[in-house]
Amino acid sequence: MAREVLVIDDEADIRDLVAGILGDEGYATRTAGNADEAFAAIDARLPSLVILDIWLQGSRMDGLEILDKIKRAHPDMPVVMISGHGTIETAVGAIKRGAYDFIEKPFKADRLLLLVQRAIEAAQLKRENRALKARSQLDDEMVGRSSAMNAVRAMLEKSAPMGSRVMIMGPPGAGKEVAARLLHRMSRRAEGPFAVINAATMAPERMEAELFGVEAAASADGQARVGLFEEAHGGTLFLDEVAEMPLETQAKILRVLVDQTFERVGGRSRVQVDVRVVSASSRDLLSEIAGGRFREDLFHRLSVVPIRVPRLADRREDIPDLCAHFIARISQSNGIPPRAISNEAMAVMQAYEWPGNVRQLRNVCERLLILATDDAEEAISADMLPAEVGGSGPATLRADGGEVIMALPLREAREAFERDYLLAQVARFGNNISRTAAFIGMERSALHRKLKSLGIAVNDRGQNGI
Ligand SMILES: Nc1ncnc2c1ncn2[C@@H]1O[C@H](COP(=O)(O)OP(=O)(O)OP(=O)(O)O)[C@@H](O)[C@H]1O
Repeated sequence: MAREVLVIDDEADIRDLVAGILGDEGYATRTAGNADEAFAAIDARLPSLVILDIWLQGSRMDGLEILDKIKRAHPDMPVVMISGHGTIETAVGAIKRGAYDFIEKPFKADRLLLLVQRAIEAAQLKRENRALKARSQLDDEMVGRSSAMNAVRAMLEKSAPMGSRVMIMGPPGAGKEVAARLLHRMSRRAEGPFAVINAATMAPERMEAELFGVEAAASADGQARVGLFEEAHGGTLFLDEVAEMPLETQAKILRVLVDQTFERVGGRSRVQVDVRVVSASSRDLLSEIAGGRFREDLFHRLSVVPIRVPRLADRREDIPDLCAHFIARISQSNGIPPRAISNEAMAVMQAYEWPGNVRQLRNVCERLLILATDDAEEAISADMLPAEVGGSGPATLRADGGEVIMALPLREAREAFERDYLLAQVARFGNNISRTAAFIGMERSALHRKLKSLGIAVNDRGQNGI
């Protein structure tokens, strides 16, 4: 979150002094002189931290009462108390009631800055910890050096610093969220939060509360809830499977994008935020628009920069790197020894279609590593692969495909075999004829002739020496 501090003190001198010290260090600040001003400021937008005086003259609530109310509505908000003479005991009591720490008047600027920095860091760590737990399945690295993935990376690099809205399209499990996280990390908002909402897994009736938050008065348990738009202030909000959003929610999101403000559920005042919205969809949004299920105006707002993450079957050259990456991660986090994958097993994996894309590959790696009980020194062989992967090769290459071959005369059987074999090899090397030729032991030009004679058309990616 952008580091913003709310200073609540009845003395204007102290407010200005604290705000000045923090402002010099690059913090944004707002000030309030009493309880009403304080809550109005918190309602307008949640700050990163509150500095709160214990004695507040002329306020309908004192510092401790304000602390209690803040902590009830926003348990994670760090609050630093300011105590004067004779209020140290009260300040210690405030810590028991949830304050982060206190600072005694008169205070030194250094101590104030240190406390503020630590309190914000601690709150951020808490948030990150929770987010980490929630997504232990995800990792942030975007692996893959195929030309298709290099093109995706180049687009992300180019658009990251611009702050423009990006729409990431691609089939399920292809790595759209990984791409969105990389975009955030490369952007100027990298220090800010990355909030995610997945419209496919969320009940439509909960969507608005989740996105915009709920005022205490409108929530079932009387507690205000901060929405993701507010949580993502100063950072990025990732709208995953955006096509699944109900049309009413789409209309509300459009309004936020137009005026950068919104209303919480049950609220009347508008909350102002600075959020970069990145969205993703595995559906074809143009046909969703044609079918009246997705707003065209929202599409144009969200898709300023469209980026397509290709399916794994279109970048099979990435499979060895991805496997090595997953095996290293999975063995590390489960405390099991890593294993190599034999050439033969890798060839089968590279010939497979991977309908579940990278997510499915990751699951297969996990299964291979956890279920393989044999000698860890031994490479994973093709017969250890799950049936759906191992049994999917070209029919003529499978043991059970033998019957088809056996019904053919030798010349046709050989052709059928050659076609299947070469199709699988060419796909495996990402349509790179030079690398395919080197692997199968043929001259490049001879392989070209062979493919032509078998009627296989290949868009050779290796012609430019790639
Ligand atoms: N290029 C990659 N490098 C490393 N891991 C990846 C890559 N692409 C995807 N993954 C991993 O595969 C899994 C699925 O990726 P991710 O959630 O980004 O896909 P998605 O396209 O957003 O899926 P969905 O459409 O289902 O939301 C995650 O565990 C992710 O870490």
